[in-house]
Amino acid sequence: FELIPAVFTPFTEDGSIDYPKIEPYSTFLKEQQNISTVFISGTNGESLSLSLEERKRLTDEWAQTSSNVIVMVSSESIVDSVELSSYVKTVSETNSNIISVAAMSSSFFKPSTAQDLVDYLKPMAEAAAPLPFRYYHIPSMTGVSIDMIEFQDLVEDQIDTFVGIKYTDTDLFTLRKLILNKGEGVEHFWGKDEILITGIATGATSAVGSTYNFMGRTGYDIVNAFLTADLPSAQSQQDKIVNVVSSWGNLGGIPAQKAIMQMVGMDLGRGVRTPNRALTDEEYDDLEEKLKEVGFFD
Ligand SMILES: CC(=O)N[C@H](C=O)[C@@H](O)[C@H](O)[C@H](O)CO
Ligand SMILES: CC(=O)C(=O)O
Repeated sequence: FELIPAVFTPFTEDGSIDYPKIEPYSTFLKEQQNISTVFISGTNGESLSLSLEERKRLTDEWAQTSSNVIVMVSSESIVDSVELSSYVKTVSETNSNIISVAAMSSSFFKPSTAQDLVDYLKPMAEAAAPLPFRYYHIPSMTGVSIDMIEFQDLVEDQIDTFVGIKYTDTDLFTLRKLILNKGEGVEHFWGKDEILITGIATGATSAVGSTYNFMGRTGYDIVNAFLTADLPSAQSQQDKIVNVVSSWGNLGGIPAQKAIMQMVGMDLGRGVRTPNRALTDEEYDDLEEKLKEVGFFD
């Protein structure tokens, strides 16, 4: 069971991407967080607030510094999404660190049926082929909650490179049915860090999430305790993530977690792209105080 951080995008004071931070960030994940695969350009990477050129350059930078890279390729324009997909495929031809791509649904204009969603994803998967393709289901952000069971049936038939769903939802009954109905080679990645245990129990094979950027070891403590049938320990390790996620309240997950990265010694800057907003000094100090209270730094 692998834990995969969805990496943040570091910005400089002037709001441009701080590319030189990626190498130390990648080293930090490997050495301090026990990580070997990264998911780039996703929700926490603020992908939909980045330009196509920036996402291409991020692909280059991560592929140069990390050994297993999954690139999220979708944006609101299918033209840009396909261009990024084919760019990632081209990079992968000379750099084997790129292992797969993933795509979300569009979220302004939305597909209304499972078949519409497959049709929407197909050009990206084709442009990235033979790279494996994964659907990134995150209805809380996209507002698209198409029936995943029907979708999986259709996509398995129609996209040859389909390898699974990154499932950021709490409906475990559906997840279990997806796992029972899946074809060969298809896997489900779990996306709710604060209830990682339930994802493992239900049959996900990996988890992708934001908190593994700074709680990778805690994540593996949960996995190992659960897999060795030590439920009390799995639960108490899980509570560490519960407490940390609770501590940021409504500050916004991305700015709060960038602040946490700074607190744990991996300074990515506090900047985020508008309409996200960076924490003020006061908010930063309050958050640090709350994290101290729940023993995050112990
Ligand atoms: C909505 C969202 O961003 N979900 C992430 C993964 O998909 C999670 O990793 C969360 O950031 C994490 O579970 C904290 O709530
Ligand atoms: C958590 C996650 O998967 C993302 O930020 O895209």
